[in-house]
Amino acid sequence: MSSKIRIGTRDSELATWQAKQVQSKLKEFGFEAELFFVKSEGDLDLTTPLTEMGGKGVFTKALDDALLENRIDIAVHSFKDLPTENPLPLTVSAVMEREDPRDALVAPKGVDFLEDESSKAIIATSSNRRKAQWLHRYPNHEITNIRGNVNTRLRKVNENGWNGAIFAAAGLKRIGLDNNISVYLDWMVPAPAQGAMAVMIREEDQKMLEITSQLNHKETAICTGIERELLNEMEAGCSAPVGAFAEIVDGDVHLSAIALKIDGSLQYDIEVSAPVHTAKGLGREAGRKLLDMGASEIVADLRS
Ligand SMILES: NCc1[nH]cc(CCC(=O)O)c1CC(=O)O
Repeated sequence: MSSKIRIGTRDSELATWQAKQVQSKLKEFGFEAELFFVKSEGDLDLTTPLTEMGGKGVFTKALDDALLENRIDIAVHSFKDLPTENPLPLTVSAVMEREDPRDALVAPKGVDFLEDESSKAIIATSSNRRKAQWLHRYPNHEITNIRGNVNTRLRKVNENGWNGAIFAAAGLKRIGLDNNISVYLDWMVPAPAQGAMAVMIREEDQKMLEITSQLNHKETAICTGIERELLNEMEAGCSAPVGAFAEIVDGDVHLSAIALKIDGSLQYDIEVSAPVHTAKGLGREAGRKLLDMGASEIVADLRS
């Protein structure tokens, strides 16, 4: 390569960290890259709840456009923010090794309220998946919306007097803010592909395909692929109250998934496994089963 590879990223601290991670991995393989910052609709409008913004692709469109218009060669995304259907001539050429997939609670005033059955705590999140799972476990609590990047949300939870806010542990860890975590929510099923980063390129760009496929982390790609299959099978977008997490243990893929009514009053869950070499389709199968169990009504509810 004569010129530097152009990496496009959103300009939040987390997105920048992630893009730099790709930049330094590329360097290990002998390729120089530079960062280009692209603003997205999701970043500019911080007042509209995400669930009302047309959901799909609010964070990805600006980077998609930059790729399609050949202003950048690579876009780095949090994989969980990418819609499972992509009609554009763009493709994910690598999935980077997954960081901690868990959700975590930041509770500035402490976590004693979690023990008190009758507490009317206020928890901030704008994720339907987090809201539904939280209310299922803590029906007395109230959920309030919170928008903004990780730094903004941390500031808001410290200023607003809420009992807590829910974050992806990965996001906080990456930018060195995980000291704010009060408790890891091991019981909560994460979003499909949470904690993983995706490298996106133009489909026809053979050169970038060759270069970036070296960054692919096979186990992460397999697991997140299965989680996203499930989301796709359920025809649920990233704003759906659906969680899925797959991991490989001793050669087997284990998938846990959950679908809930947004108010937490109803929950369907499933656990399935298969040997890694036959695991393709496991997510689809589990998604289908969840729909058959009754989750189809929840998803249909959301689409109408
Ligand atoms: N929806 C925003 C978003 N997209 C990716 C992350 C964190 C990093 C990750 O999950 O990979 C976050 C923040 C959060 O959920 O708290």
